[in-house]
Amino acid sequence: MTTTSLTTTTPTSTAATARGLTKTFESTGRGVEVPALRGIDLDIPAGRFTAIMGPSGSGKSTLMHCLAGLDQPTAGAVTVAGQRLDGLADDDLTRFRRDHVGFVFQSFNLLPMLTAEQNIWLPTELAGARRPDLGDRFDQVVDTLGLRDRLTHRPAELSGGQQQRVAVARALVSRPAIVFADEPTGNLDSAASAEVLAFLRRSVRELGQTVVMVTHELEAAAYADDVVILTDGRITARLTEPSPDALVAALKARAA
Ligand SMILES: Nc1ncnc2c1ncn2[C@@H]1O[C@H](COP(=O)(O)OP(=O)(O)OP(=O)(O)O)[C@@H](O)[C@H]1O
Repeated sequence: MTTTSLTTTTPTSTAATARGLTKTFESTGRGVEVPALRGIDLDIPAGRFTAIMGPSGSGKSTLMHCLAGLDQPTAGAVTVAGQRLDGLADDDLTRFRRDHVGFVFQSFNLLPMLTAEQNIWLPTELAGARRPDLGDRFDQVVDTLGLRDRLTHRPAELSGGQQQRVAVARALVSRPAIVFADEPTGNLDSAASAEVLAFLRRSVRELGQTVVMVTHELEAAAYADDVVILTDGRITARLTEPSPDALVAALKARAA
């Protein structure tokens, strides 16, 4: 099977869109419906760093899971890299995620017996042979993330921030159309958080990557180009390169 990878993006193109995205959960046993997303329309610009913020329970994770094809919406449509996800069978969706989407989780999810380099290559190798063009990409990603002298270390020999940088490199190496990061600094101290966020931003600036990050933290959102604020399953603000004051004001406004 041939795989296509999206390499070139312009700031004006769109990596993912949601239209009328609605997700309602059935609360177990009680027949009560929990509306998690209530008609979200959203464009994720390519080549930019987007943060999704909002209070606990506002629908951030649900939105990310629907955008990433990890969960099915109740209604509405998601398009990623030009592909409508709602028409895809499970196998096709799995392949699509593998080829076009990268993930970074709060808990790093590295395999302890593998070196940093082996961890970075693992998803690509599981997906098939190393693609010949990925050698250069690997070097570029490793250098952008400052991991060159850590490649032979196992996760236990790395700091939390370094482990998360390995996880970011693993997400980036196959040139995904979009990388979803779910609270990527949730398990890091503030110095390591700043380091990982700066490298995520570099991956956007220098490698043209598109990154969407769910976060609770104002400090983390300050690294993003665009910030989307969710309240009760709706988008209540969308800010471009907000100042810290503008961000705080928008978060307060949604609470009023
Ligand atoms: N599997 C599920 N079954 C039932 N309700 C769910 C399920 N997953 C999420 N919900 C509900 O949907 C709403 C949105 O949840 P979601 O996890 O998306 O919010 P969040 O903003 O990511 O929260 P947090 O910041 O606490 O992680 C909440 O009311 C939550 O209780």
